[in-house]
Order: sequence, then structure tokens, then C-alpha cells
Amino acid sequence: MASCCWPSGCAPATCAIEARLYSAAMSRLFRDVDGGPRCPHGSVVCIGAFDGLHVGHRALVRHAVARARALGLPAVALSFEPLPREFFAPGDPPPRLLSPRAKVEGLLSLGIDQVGLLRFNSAMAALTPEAFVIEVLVRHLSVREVWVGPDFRFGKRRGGDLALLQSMGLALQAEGQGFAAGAIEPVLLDGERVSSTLIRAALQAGDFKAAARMLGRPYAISGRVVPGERLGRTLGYPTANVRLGGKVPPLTGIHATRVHGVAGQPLPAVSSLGTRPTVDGSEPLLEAHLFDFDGDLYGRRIEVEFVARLRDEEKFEDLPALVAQMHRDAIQARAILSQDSTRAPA
Ligand SMILES: Cc1cc2nc3c(=O)[nH]c(=O)nc-3n(C[C@H](O)[C@H](O)[C@H](O)COP(=O)(O)O)c2cc1C
Ligand SMILES: Nc1ncnc2c1ncn2[C@@H]1O[C@H](COP(=O)(O)OP(=O)(O)O)[C@@H](O)[C@H]1O
Repeated sequence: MASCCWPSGCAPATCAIEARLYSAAMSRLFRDVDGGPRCPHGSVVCIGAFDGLHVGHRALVRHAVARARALGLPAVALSFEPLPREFFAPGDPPPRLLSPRAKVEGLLSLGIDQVGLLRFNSAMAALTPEAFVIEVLVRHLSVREVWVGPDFRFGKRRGGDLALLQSMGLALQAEGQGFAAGAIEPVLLDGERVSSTLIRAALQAGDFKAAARMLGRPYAISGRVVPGERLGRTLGYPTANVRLGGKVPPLTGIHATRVHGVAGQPLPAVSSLGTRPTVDGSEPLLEAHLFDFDGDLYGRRIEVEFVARLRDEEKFEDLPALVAQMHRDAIQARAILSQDSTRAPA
């Protein structure tokens, strides 16, 4: 139910992220709070970085969606792009689990009606918690309920918390702008609180089963296939290349993978995620060589699901040494994938 929200808030191609997201998210994405109220008749809002959209994030989002349905109001998810941690450490950005596009698509698939991917810039960083509540939650979204995760902090120097949301919601009742605020319980797995940090550690360790349990789905990277050096085909290993859009991946190395989006069923592949030191590469790139496949993938959106880690990326002395190792990787990946046919439910 997105009916009460202004559909004109997101024009295509006003920035790179909108342009990429527009076809998927249409008018259900907004990047700032200019231009009048988006939800003049009220909304239920959840807020978070949502990197990974793991089972804890999903519990929060599903709760907000259920509350919105019960109240007959649109469900709005608020997040930031870049993430605050990326804004504050531009030279050393933390690894990302999800691209902005995957985050928006994931939120919409959970039933969210409107996604606010607010630009985190110096103005946003300087906004006091009180101003954030008034400008974003009250004026723009006419919030009736706001839901956050455990230990949620927001606003300048992370000065705002659940208690502040609750007291402001109460104080604003006199002006007819009151709202309720609550936090969900932390989601635990094996007694540990699920977090993006734990998931990154599992991925770096090659523990894809643990990562999938925490994510609620297998770890995957999706993107459009772009042309590369056209060297792969001459080596006998053509690879579908996916760029990471400047985001730092949470893992590198050579992996057994399954590629979705090419055929009706996922196709087995061996994939490399790294900078390709042997051919003097520098930009991190995901490359998937699909087994027993011959076709043109340029321009296609694929999703590469990680199944097992094979090894670190290496700098080889020459191309024959690299190809010999790719051959061993391919044999190992085929063997692993032929034994592992599971894909956890999304
Ligand atoms: C299974 C596999 C393993 C790879 N391992 C390495 C590696 O250890 N070091 C490296 O520099 N590049 C590695 N690569 C990347 C290759 O250098 C790259 O695929 C090749 O240069 C072709 O690039 P192109 O797709 O731009 O034509 C690997 C690629 C694959 C598919
Ligand atoms: N088995 C395969 N796995 C991956 N890509 C393949 C395969 N067969 C053909 N292709 C096509 O070849 C392209 C990769 O060839 P490659 O020589 O590595 O060029 P590039 O450097 O442009 O990636 C892919 O983008 C896809 O269109």
C-alpha cells in the first residue's frame, strides 16, 4: 500500500544511484526529504543501516510491515547511502555486504512500501537527533510508529536513542504530531546476537553455511556483466565480469559458486573475487567462469552465490602458471558443487 505517498519524489537519473535503481524501485525510493510531505496521512517507519538485511534486520522490517498493515498505513524503511561509516572513513571504507540496489530490492520484497535511502553527507551528519525527528520523521513522513533495532543511535554524534524518540513522540502529542517508538529484541543464533560484523567474519573465514544462516539466505553478489580485457577466452576461461561499484567486498579469493539469472536453474561456476595481480589489475572485480556454458552474457544481470572457498588470490609468474591453477580450481569447484545442491530458502 503506497497510495498516500507522493509518487513524484524520485525522478530517474537525478544521480547515479537513482538511475540504476529507478527501474526496480520506481517511485518507491526517495533520496532526500525536500519537496513536501511524502506520507501526509501517517506512516510506520523502521530505521537502520540494513547492511546484509540479515535475520535481525528482517525481523525488524517484518514487524514494521505488520504494524503498518494493522494500522492501514504505508511502511517506510529509512537507511543511508553512503553508510555513515563509509562517509566518516572515505579512504578506508568498511566492507559492504549488500549493494544499495540489493538493499532496496530486499526491503521492497519484505513488504516495505517506501524506501528512504537518505544521502549521508555533512549536512546529514550535522543534523541533531531532534532536528532529524522533526524534519524527517514528523514533517516528511507524519510518523505514527517508529521501530528500531537494539542499541539504535541516530543524529549528530549518535546523540539520539530510543528514549529520545519515545519522549519526543509523547511531547508532540499536544500538537497532534505524536508517535510511538519501540525496539525489537535482538535476534540470536546459537546464543550469539546476529550482526553484520559476525557475517563479515564468517565470509572471510569461508564459512558460507554460517553466513547463510545469519543472512537468512546464501551470500551472493549481484550485478550486470560488463566487458573486461577479453583475455579470459584466450586462456580457455571466459569470465562474466561484475563490477562492485566502488564498494569493498567482505571477502576475496577463488570460490565454488552458482550463478543465477542465466538459465532457469542456477549454473555451477568457479569465480574469482579480487584485483587480479597477475595481469596488473587494481579495481576489485567479481569474475565467474560458468561450466559447460557458451553464450553472450554482456549486459545481463546475474547473481553469484558463494558455496565454498578454494584459495586466496595469487600473483603468478606468468599466464601459463595462472591457467594451470585455474584448471585445478575448476576441477575442485566442480567436485564441490556436484556434492552440494542445497540452496537455503530466501
Ligand atoms: C578460477 C579463477 C581463478 C583465478 N585466479 C586468479 C589468481 O589467483 N590471480 C590473478 O591474478 N587472477 C586470477 N583470476 C583472474 C584472471 O586473471 C582473469 O580471469 C583473466 O585475467 C581474464 O580476465 P578478463 O575476464 O578481463 O578477460 C582467476 C580467474 C578465475 C576464473
Ligand atoms: N562459460 C562462460 N562463462 C562466462 N562467460 C562466458 C562463458 N562463455 C562465454 N562467455 C561470454 O564471454 C564473456 C567473457 O569472456 P572474456 O574473454 O573473459 O571477456 P571479458 O574480459 O570481456 O570478460 C562473458 O561476459 C560472456 O559474455
